[in-house]
Amino acid sequence: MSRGFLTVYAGPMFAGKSAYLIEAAAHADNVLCLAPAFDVRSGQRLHSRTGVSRPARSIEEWPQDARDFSDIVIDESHFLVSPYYRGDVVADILSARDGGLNIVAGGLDTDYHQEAFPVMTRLMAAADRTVMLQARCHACGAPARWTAKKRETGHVLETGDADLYEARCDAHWTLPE
Ligand SMILES: Nc1ncnc2c1ncn2[C@@H]1O[C@H](COP(=O)(O)OP(=O)(O)O)[C@@H](O)[C@H]1O
Ligand SMILES: Cc1cn([C@H]2C[C@H](O)[C@@H](COP(=O)(O)O)O2)c(=O)[nH]c1=O
Repeated sequence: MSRGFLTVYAGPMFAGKSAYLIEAAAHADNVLCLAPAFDVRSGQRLHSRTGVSRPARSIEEWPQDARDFSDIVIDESHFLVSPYYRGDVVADILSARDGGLNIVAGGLDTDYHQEAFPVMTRLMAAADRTVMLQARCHACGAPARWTAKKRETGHVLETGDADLYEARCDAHWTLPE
């Protein structure tokens, strides 16, 4: 069996990562979509703010039946870390790719402190193709590569939408008050 292909979509919130993942899933023949169990809001679906969505399996570990599929699409990969994920998802993904699966993974490259999510850094380094996306700054509309948090809650991993987070450009990114 030939090696598969790993594509990573990374960037801040609101950048269109989920939209690209759902489009990739729509073009695959035999696809399994995965979403971290940590994100209980997702309700076993991949969701994009563009309005499109797709059923997904909620996971806390690599699926045992992954080899029954030709393609795997994973959203919110930055959530796939201990204690919310058992094992090393990067190793699991690379092993699956070496076994012939095509994998498309999305996630935030950085948190609201502008610090890297290590799992995404490792995935991007190992990817056959990395697509860095940008949003529009909620303050000025310029290209935005950062996510800002509106108020400090003390949690680096915390689900939320525009109620808690905004996309921000270099000039308008700030730490929460
Ligand atoms: N600040 C913003 N910048 C860009 N798109 C935005 C913004 N706020 C809302 N959107 C909408 O969100 C869509 C992308 O949403 P989504 O696929 O959920 O992105 P991501 O998965 O990267 O968070 C855009 O196509 C646009 O319709
Ligand atoms: C910046 C940042 C975000 N999160 C959370 C918030 C959302 O639930 C997801 C990102 O979703 P999206 O599809 O990319 O819009 O991640 C977080 O936990 N920590 C952060 O620093």
